[in-house]
Amino acid sequence: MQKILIIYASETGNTEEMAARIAEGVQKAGIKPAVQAVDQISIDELMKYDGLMFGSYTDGMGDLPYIVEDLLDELNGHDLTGKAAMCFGSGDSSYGLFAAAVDTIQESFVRYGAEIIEDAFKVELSMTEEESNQAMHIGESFARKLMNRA
Ligand SMILES: Cc1cc2nc3c(=O)[nH]c(=O)nc-3n(C[C@H](O)[C@H](O)[C@H](O)COP(=O)(O)O)c2cc1C
Repeated sequence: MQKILIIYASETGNTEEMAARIAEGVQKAGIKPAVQAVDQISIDELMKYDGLMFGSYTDGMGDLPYIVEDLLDELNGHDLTGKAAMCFGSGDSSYGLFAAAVDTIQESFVRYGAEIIEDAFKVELSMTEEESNQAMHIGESFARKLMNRA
């Protein structure tokens, strides 16, 4: 059975909600995902999963939250070849670089060897009802693609 980890960094809950909805979709496909805040996960633990779904809000001026930056620095040097990934997050377009952290995380995952099997998913602040349904579909689709790969 393929193992999926949904990791998220969320200050005010928007990205956490996305993670929860994506998790529902994964579960619908028949896989029970692990859902963890970024500060609750070690690299050794993360490396045990086949599918990584990484969510983050964007901080500063299009920046990664420090806690995500630390995790990605720690991941540097680990080979993610063979792992499937997708990235998501909430942002606020009034800041200019809308949800740029999502792109930065995805670039890092690609650099470390992971395969992006689902497009990045960004929302403005909290999900609309439509986006909430989309999040669930993304979780389900990711899990099905991962199972078909095995
Ligand atoms: C100090 C600060 C800087 C921010 N910078 C950006 C930014 O550059 N780009 C962006 O899209 N959102 C930016 N945001 C907005 C957050 O990413 C947004 O509020 C998001 O919904 C928070 O997600 P969360 O509820 O998961 O913490 C910033 C927020 C704060 C407080």
